[in-house]
Amino acid sequence: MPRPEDGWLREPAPAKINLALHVRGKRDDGYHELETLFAFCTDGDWVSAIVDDGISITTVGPFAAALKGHDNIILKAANALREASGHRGGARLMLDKRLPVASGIGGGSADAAAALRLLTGLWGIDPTHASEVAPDLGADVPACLLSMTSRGTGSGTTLVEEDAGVSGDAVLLVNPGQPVSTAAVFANWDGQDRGALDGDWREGRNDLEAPAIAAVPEIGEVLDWLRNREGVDIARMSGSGATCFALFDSDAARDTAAAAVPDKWWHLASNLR
Ligand SMILES: C[C@](O)(CO)[C@H](O)COP(=O)(O)OP(=O)(O)OC[C@H]1O[C@@H](n2ccc(N)nc2=O)[C@H](O)[C@@H]1O
Ligand SMILES: Nc1ncnc2c1ncn2[C@@H]1O[C@H](COP(=O)(O)OP(=O)(O)OP(=O)(O)O)[C@@H](O)[C@H]1O
Repeated sequence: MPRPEDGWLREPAPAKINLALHVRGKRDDGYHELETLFAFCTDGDWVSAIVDDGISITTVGPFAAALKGHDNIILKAANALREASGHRGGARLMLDKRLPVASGIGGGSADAAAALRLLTGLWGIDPTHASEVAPDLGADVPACLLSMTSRGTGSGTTLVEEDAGVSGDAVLLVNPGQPVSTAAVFANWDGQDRGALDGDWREGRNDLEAPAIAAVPEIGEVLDWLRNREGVDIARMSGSGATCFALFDSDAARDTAAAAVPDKWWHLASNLR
């Protein structure tokens, strides 16, 4: 494993959840207008880097195999940052992939954002370059760059920090183990604008729940299971799924629920930042 004494820097890539996600309409460019409240967990992937001549990546961890044969978004992020900043050096990167891939908790976006923060420090470049390249890497990347509770509008890339009153809350993430394509879920949204995200976010919705459940019915089972746990405040799907989250009234209630998650489902017991 990379060690600081050997010159490696290490950066967390916190899991993202959408406390609420309202889809307001489809734009001419194919993207959708959203209103969402982003929150972040205290756990996620980890990205490490050390100065090198070129740019390269090695992936380890429980979900490393799921990325085999795919271009890692971290390389795209590193190349975009080098190009935007005019920096000439490179980096050897390492990703510890702990979050399931294509699961609605922004894994790839969080990794790209962590790489941008890490390389900004490693290369000693102006941090504005990271903000400049983030939106083109993915709609969730600017929010992940911030990794603070925030309201997203537009395609999700216009951000304002907001205290949602959930910092420190106990959270349990549960995923039924089927990857979900974000583009496919948006494509199956029914086109009905169900209204703005204002007032208490708990009264809001995730408008992508219905199209995601249509593709992966087991998401409905995960939500029912979470809602029936002791001490649950709210349970909802995150992003385009299939991961669902529940907030609990105590860490102990979350831990009891976590211990009972069926083996066939992935889970992560965490807290909100
Ligand atoms: C569902 C969310 O995770 C909620 O935070 C995001 O909106 C999606 O973020 P992301 O995975 O970073 O999305 P991108 O990689 O930019 O886009 C993947 C695909 O999702 C669809 N997409 C994404 C964002 C958006 N506002 N409208 C869309 O229609 C587009 O078909 C796009 O091709
Ligand atoms: N480092 C990475 N981690 C995860 N996926 C990656 C990575 N690099 C490239 N990808 C590709 O990106 C796709 C989307 O994966 P990701 O985990 O970001 O989706 P997601 O969790 O649904 O994100 P979001 O919540 O932002 O929609 C995957 O199909 C995967 O092949």
